[in-house]
Amino acid sequence: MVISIIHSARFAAKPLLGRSIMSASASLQPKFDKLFGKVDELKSQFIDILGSAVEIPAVSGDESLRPMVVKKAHFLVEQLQRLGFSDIQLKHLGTQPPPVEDPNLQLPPVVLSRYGSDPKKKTLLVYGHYDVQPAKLSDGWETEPFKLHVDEKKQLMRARGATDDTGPLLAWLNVVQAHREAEVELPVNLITCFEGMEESGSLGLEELIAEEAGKYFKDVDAVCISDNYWLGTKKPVLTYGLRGVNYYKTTVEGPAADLHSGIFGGTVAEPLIDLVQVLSSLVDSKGNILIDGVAEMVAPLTEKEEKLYDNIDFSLDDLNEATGSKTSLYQKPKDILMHRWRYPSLSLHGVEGAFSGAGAKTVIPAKVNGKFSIRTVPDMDSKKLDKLVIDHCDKVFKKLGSPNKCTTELIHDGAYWITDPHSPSFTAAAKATKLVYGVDPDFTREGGSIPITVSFQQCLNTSVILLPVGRGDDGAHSTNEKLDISNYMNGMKTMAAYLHYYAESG
Ligand SMILES: NCC(=O)N[C@@H](Cc1c[nH]cn1)C(=O)O
Ligand SMILES: [Zn+2]
Ligand SMILES: [Zn+2]
Repeated sequence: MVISIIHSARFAAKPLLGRSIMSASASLQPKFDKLFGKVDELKSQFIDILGSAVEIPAVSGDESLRPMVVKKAHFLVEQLQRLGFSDIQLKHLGTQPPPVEDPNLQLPPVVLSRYGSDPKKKTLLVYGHYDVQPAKLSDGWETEPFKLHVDEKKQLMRARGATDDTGPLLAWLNVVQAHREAEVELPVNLITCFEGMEESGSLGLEELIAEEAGKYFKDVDAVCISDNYWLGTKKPVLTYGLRGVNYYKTTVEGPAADLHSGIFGGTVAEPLIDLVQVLSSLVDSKGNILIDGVAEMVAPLTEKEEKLYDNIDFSLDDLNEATGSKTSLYQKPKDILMHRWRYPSLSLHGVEGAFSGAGAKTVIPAKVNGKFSIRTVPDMDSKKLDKLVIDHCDKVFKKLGSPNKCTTELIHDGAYWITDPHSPSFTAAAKATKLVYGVDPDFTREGGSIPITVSFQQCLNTSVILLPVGRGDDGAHSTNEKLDISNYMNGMKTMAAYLHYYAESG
């Protein structure tokens, strides 16, 4: 079912506030003066709107919170209506495919909308995701994760979703608000595509993009995604590559119910003991993936590619600062970056069904699910990787000679992506970054994944750029996720300038 809402309310004009930007091209400078002044003027409103958004615990990976994900989609619809977007549609994607607890679980809707449809203007699609990773105060957060905490001293905003990706998503809407209130015409037609399943594999979105390629997305000239981060804490970057991700679940089950370890310990085959053996056979403590055939799929490093790592502003200290530790497996910045960007990695995420609370419960869990993922890189084939992983787990388990049952399955996957950073969109974003931050951005790849990036590029036959807002130490997916207020504000100014430079480009 598709809900369509059309709204055309306009804001009253407010007094203009300008500041001089000497390096902007002559015709754009007055517009940037007005826009940047307006962004500064609306600062507290922009912080408040982020506060309202992060209060909705839109955790896509938690089935019980699916109504909250849907609530956040409706929150966005209200914001889009408030800002005068048109053709607002909630696209429903149907039932979530297995593995899933509730076979009738509905996927959260994709929020589509337009701002302007002038055939003389270029059309830019901005993508963001409104779902978030799970977060609990007891994980080690200093403040409630679903309540925005503004730290005046550190000038940052802490909450789940602050940087990934609620803050950057709202920044696009704020940019439209700034244009409206500064009475500066938006130089491009804007289309929004906001999804609620990014943190869970973007299920259903690829099909929607393919379906809408010749319809809602017909006129899209370029796609811009603000869902990644600077490498460090000081220098802005533009990103032209991502790793992919294949996420797996290995289930070991045996006894019909959890057992008392005093009564049954030593007499039954314990699922968790088997699972630990299987998981520990996947990767060693140096990060080497131990699955036969994986290393052979990785594209060899060329001299040309190696040179790209030479001038990136990144140090071991940046990594240590971001992790709050000295646990790096590599000392040279180049090795760190290569293992983040161009080599695969395998991470163990957790065990569902195992005892993990406080105290000393003496249980033998009856059924446990080990969760792990592999970040994929050129030229790894996702399906071939699945077979290697599943065969490996089956082989290791068989060797244990256990009477338990072990199955490994893919939960979701998303492709890696790499593009040429010389499109007009990258040039416009580089100019905008230089204007706002006064430095040329570094061109980077990213170790994380945004599964839908490749689908946009292929289905819409357009260039895609990643224009990050937050910093490398924002703690995305971690405890105490934050977004520096300066990044939020300068991020909006960069987005605004990017729209104007992109509109002017050939
Ligand atoms: N900001 C992008 C991001 O965090 N992407 C996720 C995507 C994902 C895939 N499976 C679970 N999450 C990432 O982990 O890279
Ligand atoms: Zn994200
Ligand atoms: Zn994320």
